[in-house]
Amino acid sequence: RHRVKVASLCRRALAWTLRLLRGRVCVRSTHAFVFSGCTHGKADSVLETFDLYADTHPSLCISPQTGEALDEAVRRLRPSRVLELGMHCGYSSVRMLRLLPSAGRLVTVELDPLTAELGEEIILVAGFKHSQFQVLTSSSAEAIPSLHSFLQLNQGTSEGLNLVLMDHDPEQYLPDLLALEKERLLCPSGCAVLLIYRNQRDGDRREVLGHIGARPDRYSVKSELQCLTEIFYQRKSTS
Ligand SMILES: C[S@@+](CC[C@H](N)C(=O)[O-])C[C@H]1O[C@@H](n2cnc3c(N)ncnc32)[C@H](O)[C@@H]1O
Repeated sequence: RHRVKVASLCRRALAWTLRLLRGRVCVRSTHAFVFSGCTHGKADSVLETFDLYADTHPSLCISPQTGEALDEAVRRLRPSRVLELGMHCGYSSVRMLRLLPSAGRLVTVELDPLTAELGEEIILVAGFKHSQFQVLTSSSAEAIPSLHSFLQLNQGTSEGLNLVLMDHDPEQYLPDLLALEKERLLCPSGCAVLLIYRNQRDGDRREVLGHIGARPDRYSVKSELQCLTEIFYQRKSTS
């Protein structure tokens, strides 16, 4: 048992050293590695290849552990309309798409045009079709007011987003949550908002939790893991 533990520690130290030596996150290199290393059409193979890449290179994708917590939420919620803010190379998009019900649809937003283009290609490589997802190349602040048309939602109806994943810029989480609420994009009968926190300032998380705490009629905190906070939104009256 001792030998297994030491071997695992050595592997982690090696991966950490390689990541340090290789420097900054490179979208082109992530895309090339996944595109050429995965089995096309197989979402799980795409995810495994991303994980393999992240073992030895700097990566912005969520970790496999956070991915499992995300899987659990998607399985539990079975959302039909999902919004992702911060697509990057498509890892978390593929993770969610593979678990959506057949009528489920994902809109994912990415600020950087090259990243959006390469990430979209990876989602297609994983076997998903444009009828299942849409990539919007813009900032979250610009994308949110346009979402009604992309999600084919009618203002004032009981429809809306069932799941929102925010993994873009923690300083934007609160303004974007307020904008989603103002635009009445969150499903009034219930919407989970998942917030990814890496090692950023704790102030961003406190700011969101402060807002949630002041609105117990609409929001509750479902769980707070190290990297993932799950908030639940529900609007009792339609006023
Ligand atoms: C941490 S990465 C997302 C990782 C992704 N969720 C995954 O696990 O594969 C953050 C991404 O958000 C994008 N981004 C940053 N600020 C943004 C904003 N205001 N609106 C939209 N995208 C943004 C960045 O370009 C980057 O690709």
